[in-house]
Amino acid sequence: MDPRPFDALLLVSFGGPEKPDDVVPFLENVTRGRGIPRERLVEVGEHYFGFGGKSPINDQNRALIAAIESDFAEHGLNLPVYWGNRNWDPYLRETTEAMAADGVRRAVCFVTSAYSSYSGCRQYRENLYEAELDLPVELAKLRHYYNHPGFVGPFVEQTRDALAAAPDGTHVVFVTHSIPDAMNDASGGPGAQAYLRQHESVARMVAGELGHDAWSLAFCSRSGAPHIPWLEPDINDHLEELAGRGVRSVAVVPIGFISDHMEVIYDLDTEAAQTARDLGLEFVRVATPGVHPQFVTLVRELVLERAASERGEQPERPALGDLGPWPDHCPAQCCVNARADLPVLP
Ligand SMILES: CC1=C(CCC(=O)O)c2cc3nc(cc4[nH]c(cc5[nH]c(cc1n2)c(C)c5CCC(=O)O)c(CCC(=O)O)c4C)C(CCC(=O)O)=C3C
Ligand SMILES: [Fe+2]
Repeated sequence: MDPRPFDALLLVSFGGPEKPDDVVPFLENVTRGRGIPRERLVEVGEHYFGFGGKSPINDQNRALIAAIESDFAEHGLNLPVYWGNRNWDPYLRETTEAMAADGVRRAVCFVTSAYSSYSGCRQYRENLYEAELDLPVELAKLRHYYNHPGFVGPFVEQTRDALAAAPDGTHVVFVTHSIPDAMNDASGGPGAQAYLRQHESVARMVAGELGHDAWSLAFCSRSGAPHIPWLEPDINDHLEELAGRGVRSVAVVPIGFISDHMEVIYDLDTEAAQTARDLGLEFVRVATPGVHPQFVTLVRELVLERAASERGEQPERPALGDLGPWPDHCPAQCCVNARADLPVLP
């Protein structure tokens, strides 16, 4: 259990409002310079107000940190855990300042986003670059883990359980966050479409592991201007199409999310579930990894893998499916958006 050269783990996440007064300033933080139509912001604000003005994401991160701390303690891994967000308190920069004051010099970063995209990867690398600027703390971002056994395993287990309780002929719909087509094209490098390929790979792995042939991939949470193409089909349109084909029951597997974010509890559990009811479809939503022991173990394994790698050793790099392990450092043009000139953490 040698974490050297690291002396801390930093959990990096999106952040979310804690109370009604936080909702609008939070949305302003998220959408600063991102060209989201006002109507969409009002609509998304309503989703948060509908849940008491509180996002579930912060409590989920607190629970994950508590589980990681117990797991580290149980395994004799002596590494303090810090937490910083892109869009809400505790803000990343305030956390790295506190880390510097505590004497932390080299921290490994676990980002709560498993796949490659500007939103889930490069934007965090921009944030991490700013977070360490002019501080004596060096940050290292862990590789993407969408194909790590500790991420795929919980989905396999929970989908198996859901199908065991569901009627014969249940169709499995894997779901992730929609992103603009252009963002998908750029993910992993120009034209690489890593975001889509990675999700297809995970969906194939889970379905293959269960020997379940009736499955598809759909998308939720589209925003942006209507004339800009985003990944489709939308989950609601897709449910309608499935019902039209005679499907009577669906199991929705949110492979794009590590925990039950607002996108899951609103866009899937509220909106898509209602669509399914309207269509007479039986609907079950499969759990996200959350604090599943396999997922908590993944964090420890990735930390130790990267530490070994930084020490010049050749650690094993577990990766399921056919895409192989993502490298410790993204390729140069990985996930660029319109602002390719912004500096990023290597
Ligand atoms: C790929 C992806 C992930 C997964 C990777 C990751 O986990 O990071 C993710 C996560 C999240 N997104 C979240 C919330 C929001 N995302 C928005 C907007 C957008 N997301 C996008 C993509 C993604 N988003 C995109 C392309 C936009 C359009 C604007 C832009 O190009 O940047 C908006 C603005 C309103 C709207 O447009 O919907 C909100 C409020 C929350 C918090 C949820 C909670 O509170 O539980 C989380 C975890
Ligand atoms: Fe988002």
